[in-house]
Amino acid sequence: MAARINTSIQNSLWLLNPLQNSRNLKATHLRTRFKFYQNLLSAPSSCSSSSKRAIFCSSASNFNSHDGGAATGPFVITTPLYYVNAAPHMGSAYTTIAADAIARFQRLLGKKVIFITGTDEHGEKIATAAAAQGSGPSEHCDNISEAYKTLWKDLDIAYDKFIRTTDPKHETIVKEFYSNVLANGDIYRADYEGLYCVNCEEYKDEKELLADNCCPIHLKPCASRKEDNYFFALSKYQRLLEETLTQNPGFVQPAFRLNEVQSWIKSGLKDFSISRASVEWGIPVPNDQRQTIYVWFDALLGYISALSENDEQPNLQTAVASGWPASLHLIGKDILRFHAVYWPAMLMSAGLKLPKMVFGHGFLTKDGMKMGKSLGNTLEPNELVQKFGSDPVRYFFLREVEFGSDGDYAEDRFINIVNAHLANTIGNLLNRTLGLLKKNCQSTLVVDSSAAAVGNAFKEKVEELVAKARNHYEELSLSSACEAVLEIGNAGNSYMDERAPWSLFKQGGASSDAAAKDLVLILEAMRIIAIALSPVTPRLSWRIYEQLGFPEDQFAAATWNETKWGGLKAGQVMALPNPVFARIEQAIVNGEEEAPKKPVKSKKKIAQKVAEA
Ligand SMILES: Nc1ncnc2c1ncn2[C@@H]1O[C@H](COP(=O)(O)OP(=O)(O)OP(=O)(O)O)[C@@H](O)[C@H]1O
Repeated sequence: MAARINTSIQNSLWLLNPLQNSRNLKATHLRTRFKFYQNLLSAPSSCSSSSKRAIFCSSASNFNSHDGGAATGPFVITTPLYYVNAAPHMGSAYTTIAADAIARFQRLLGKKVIFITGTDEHGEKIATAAAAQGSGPSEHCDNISEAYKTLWKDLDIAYDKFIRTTDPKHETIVKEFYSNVLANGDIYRADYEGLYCVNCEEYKDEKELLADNCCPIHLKPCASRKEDNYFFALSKYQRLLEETLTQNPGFVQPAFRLNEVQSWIKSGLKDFSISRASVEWGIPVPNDQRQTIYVWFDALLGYISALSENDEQPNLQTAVASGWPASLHLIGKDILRFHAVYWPAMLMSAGLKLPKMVFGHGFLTKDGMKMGKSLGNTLEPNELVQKFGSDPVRYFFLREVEFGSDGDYAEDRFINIVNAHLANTIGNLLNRTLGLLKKNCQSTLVVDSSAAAVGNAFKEKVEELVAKARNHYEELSLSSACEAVLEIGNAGNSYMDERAPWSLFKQGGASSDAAAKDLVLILEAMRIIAIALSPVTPRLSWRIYEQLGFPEDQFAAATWNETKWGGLKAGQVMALPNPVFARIEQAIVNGEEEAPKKPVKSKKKIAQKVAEA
């Protein structure tokens, strides 16, 4: 059954908006409108002014200008607003961890960052899920939304705004936006008949369904539905969207997803229904209390309503002025169409700027299927964090799954990677260096790290790798960024093994002096690793910094500038060696042994030990 709009009801369009019939725009009108959008969506000042047709800058460098954000406004990054039909799972955590790492990196660059996350709380699926639990939708949303906040705390997610779509300020902004789109002649009323996937909250094209009209994502049959709804005139924006993507190919990332988006648009955009007559749990359509606003039309606006401050009278204009457009929407590829097609068209209709980039990452899979709440094949992030701690979880998924591609989880692999990289390459190197320093130099640096590095190729290697890491972070290649930082650890281990300072110390005299310098070089590399890996492993990074004798406020205030060689000074006293990262032992994982106590001693104890030494 093909989705069908009863165009005879088009007449109602004139009732809603007598100024124009929005569905029959002439090409000349479109051209005029395109010019209008070009002015509206003026390029930020960091873009080349020679490119008159640019609506926005389009590559990752788009939001990586080096002006501290002054010229381009804050760096606004968003995760999807997660649907509260069930508790969060590792898939939801994956996007949020990635967003947090990117946000932390941008903060290190000195930018003002607004990191937005939240929950999408309206719609049929939520009402059904609440009823199944025997609770009302409101109570259900409170509980699940709280579960998200708790998980983000446990995973050290430092978000700035958490928006719930049941927040009254959000409702006000959605209604205002709806009214603007209506006033622009892009909303009309019609009958709709089609196949609906409740789990996607979306009418599906018959072509994209599996046998028995099953949704390819949720593997559940779509239901045939007929409704009298309000429609958004998406088809009107076909050409504008095509031109926008041609001129700004970096708008959709990774690059290979652009083709997918372009082919959806090319295959012909259909107007979509933006209200539901049968769903009570939603924001009422302005001037028609019998219908509620379609959950996607509502939820996408959360990226803007999140920006409005709590103490003000919420309105679209002030929310937009607080940071719109977003620099980066980070999403899973399942909701790319909503973000790269529907959302830009909605924004164009309302006369608002487009986000600078939409990045659709791959899926965490289980047996080749997308892990998801509806399928129930999820991995529990709470359990992983409890067993292993937040840094290993953050590191593993960002390091192991190439950002943009799909990835599977296996516990063996998790343990091997985390042990090899964080415990051995990084933790062990720090520990044995501090051990040698304690034994031979009373835990005190004999020389500045800049002086120790004169004429030494090791420093150049570290500088080269840290520059690489920065580029990878900027390009959102998070796995490669981790790899580059880990390479510094590998280089440090090789240097240590080549130089064998333990035997140089035994030789005494000049050899012993050289060995003391070698330790400074390695510790300086460790300091750089700590900063460069802090977007991914903030706790581990702080423990390293602490072992290097720095106070917490200095770590908290560190910027990417601190990855420059030369931070360690002669006379600085290091803490006593104490593993910063405990190896994960299989026996502990299996519950056969008691887990080791936390590896870090209190600062007071460390200071005491240093004094004793
Ligand atoms: N398996 C997954 N891998 C990676 N990201 C995921 C995964 N599942 C969910 N996400 C993240 O959550 C977003 C979808 O949020 P949603 O709340 O709809 O979760 P869901 O588990 O996919 O729900 P459902 O199974 O009901 O469709 C994705 O766009 C992505 O950002």
